[in-house]
Amino acid sequence: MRDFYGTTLKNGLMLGTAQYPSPAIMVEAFKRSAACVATVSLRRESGNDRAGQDFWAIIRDLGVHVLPNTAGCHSVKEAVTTAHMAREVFGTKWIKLEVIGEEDTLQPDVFGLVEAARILTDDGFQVFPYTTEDLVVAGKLLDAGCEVLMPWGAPIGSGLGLNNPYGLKSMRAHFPDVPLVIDAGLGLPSQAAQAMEMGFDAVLLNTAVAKAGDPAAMAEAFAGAVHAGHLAAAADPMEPRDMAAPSTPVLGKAFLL
Ligand SMILES: CC(=O)[C@@H](O)[C@H](O)COP(=O)(O)O
Repeated sequence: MRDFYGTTLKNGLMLGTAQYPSPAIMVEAFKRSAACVATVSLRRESGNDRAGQDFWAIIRDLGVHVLPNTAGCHSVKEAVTTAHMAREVFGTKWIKLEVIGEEDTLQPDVFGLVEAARILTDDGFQVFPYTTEDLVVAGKLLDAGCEVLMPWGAPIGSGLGLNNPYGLKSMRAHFPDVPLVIDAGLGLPSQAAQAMEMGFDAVLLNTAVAKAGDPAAMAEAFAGAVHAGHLAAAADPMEPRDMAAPSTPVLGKAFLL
């Protein structure tokens, strides 16, 4: 597994913590999947009341790396303020940076994203930016100090999978040494396997697990798919070809004369 700001993760599955039918089911999903990163939104979970405090205690007890996020932030200011709160609450420099630019697609505002990333990295944060597959934006995020990139698979909550495999493959090829995480839009384990087969280092998802009929079973299914995709990528997959090629050797075959 690749290093994420100096931390080597034991697998490539990162799970969100929102929308589960109950906290107990969320905990079970983490257990059965052995996901090693939990992303948590400070804006959705209020820390001022008892329920918020209890929720954060549950997250801490998961025993996984906590990746606070700025989900729901629409401006640089909001995102930066939320990141500071997150650092205080969770005592981590990690922040999944979301600056949402458009309501229908929840597409990132990439201009605000780069600006916020620069402010936060200058301030000692280790930023995981939720971005698109745009290579120019990716380069600017790296220039701003990001050492990890999180391109979207598809719009958040859509479950559409990898909308632009060509663009994502280009991104992988363009930045071979940068840890890349597919973030958002996955609906099925096969899509997570596809991402890992393409050489991505991890996937982050929430809705597909939390909204499944059996979230814990779905989390386990995603874990299996991530593992299979990772193994496949490391096993140097064959190149697809246009023409048939017999897979059964003809040498030694009996011929009738
Ligand atoms: C939880 C979180 O951080 C989301 O913003 C994330 O991008 C997951 O998206 P899905 O819910 O589509 O998996």
